[in-house]
Amino acid sequence: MKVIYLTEENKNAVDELPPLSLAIGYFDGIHIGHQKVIGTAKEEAEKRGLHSGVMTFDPSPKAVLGNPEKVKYLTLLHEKKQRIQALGIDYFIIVPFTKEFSKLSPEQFIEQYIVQLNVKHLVAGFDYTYGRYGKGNMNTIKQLSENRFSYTVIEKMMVQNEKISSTSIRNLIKLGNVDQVPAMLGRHYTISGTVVHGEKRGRTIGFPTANIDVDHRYVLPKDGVYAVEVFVNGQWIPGVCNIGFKPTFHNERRQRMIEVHLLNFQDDLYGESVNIKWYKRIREERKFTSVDELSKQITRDKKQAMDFFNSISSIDHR
Ligand SMILES: Cc1cc2nc3c(=O)[nH]c(=O)nc-3n(C[C@H](O)[C@H](O)[C@H](O)COP(=O)(O)O)c2cc1C
Ligand SMILES: Nc1ncnc2c1ncn2[C@@H]1O[C@H](COP(=O)(O)OP(=O)(O)OP(=O)(O)O)[C@@H](O)[C@H]1O
Repeated sequence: MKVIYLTEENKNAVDELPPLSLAIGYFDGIHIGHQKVIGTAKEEAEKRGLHSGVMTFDPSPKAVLGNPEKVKYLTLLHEKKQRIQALGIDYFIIVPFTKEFSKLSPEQFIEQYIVQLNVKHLVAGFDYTYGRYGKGNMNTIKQLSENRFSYTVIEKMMVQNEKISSTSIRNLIKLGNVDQVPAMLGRHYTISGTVVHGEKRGRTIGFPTANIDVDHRYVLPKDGVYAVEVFVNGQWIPGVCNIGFKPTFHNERRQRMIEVHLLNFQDDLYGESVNIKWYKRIREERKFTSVDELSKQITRDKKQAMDFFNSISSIDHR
């Protein structure tokens, strides 16, 4: 897959782009709805003898037009790229999203970013909007295309009467309902991070934990205890995870930590890059009156996680 970061400088130099069937959108998460939009662009490319492409924006329009600190993501740009590549797309075009860019009229956007980039077929969802104030939509595309390109509008994909959307998936995660995510995302929510040194208390209370530092831009599950899997040394290992502030040990909220106690695993993991896959919420994080009470509870958490993993006969590792 060819990746093109479309800066102002190189924009005019991309006239070597072949005729494209292009899917367009922000595509955070590459959920089931996004997969339909991107898959259709690929199918249309094959039918029409075109190359397939996906156009996205970076940073996110919400971060540029709103408060960037408040915007959280399901996938960072490099993960989005990997997932789009895995869908067999030929060209991944990243348009830098700036305040200036957001002021283009729908006509200017179509002219400069669709027609001039040699797009011959455009694919977007029923609710896709473009141009200043999002004034351009898929109803006005016919008139703006002036027969210079054809297009497909993907109808609304729903799960249990709700539109599949990145926002809904982020909300499920924030509520801790990580087990409901696969119905919309098409896989369990997974984030990547690095194992860092903790306060070294874990081993003294009988449960060594890997403290995992993750990018602050990820949306994180609500504080609490979860059944997770961690990808380490080429395999997925089941574990039980606490995300939160460890109120049993700290009075003030210092820093939110993600800690995983891996089931049946002893190796030293410091410095390792790992992925965490969120399966199921077990309970809220609590302040215990003694370390002994906490240890007893972690023993029960561990049992619950083990039972959970034993109950799912074949774990789907997508
Ligand atoms: C499965 C699990 C559940 C946990 N639940 C809580 C909890 O409810 N409250 C709490 O204060 N700490 C909880 N912890 C965090 C422990 O306090 C923590 O692992 C221990 O203090 C070690 O921290 P360290 O690795 O930073 O030294 C939990 C840890 C694990 C692995
Ligand atoms: N459920 C869906 N059904 C059909 N098309 C969709 C669906 N969700 C997104 N799309 C389309 O996929 C492309 C990318 O959309 P976008 O990134 O805005 O997704 P979204 O999930 O709706 O995001 P958000 O929740 O942030 O609004 C757009 O063309 C959009 O119309």
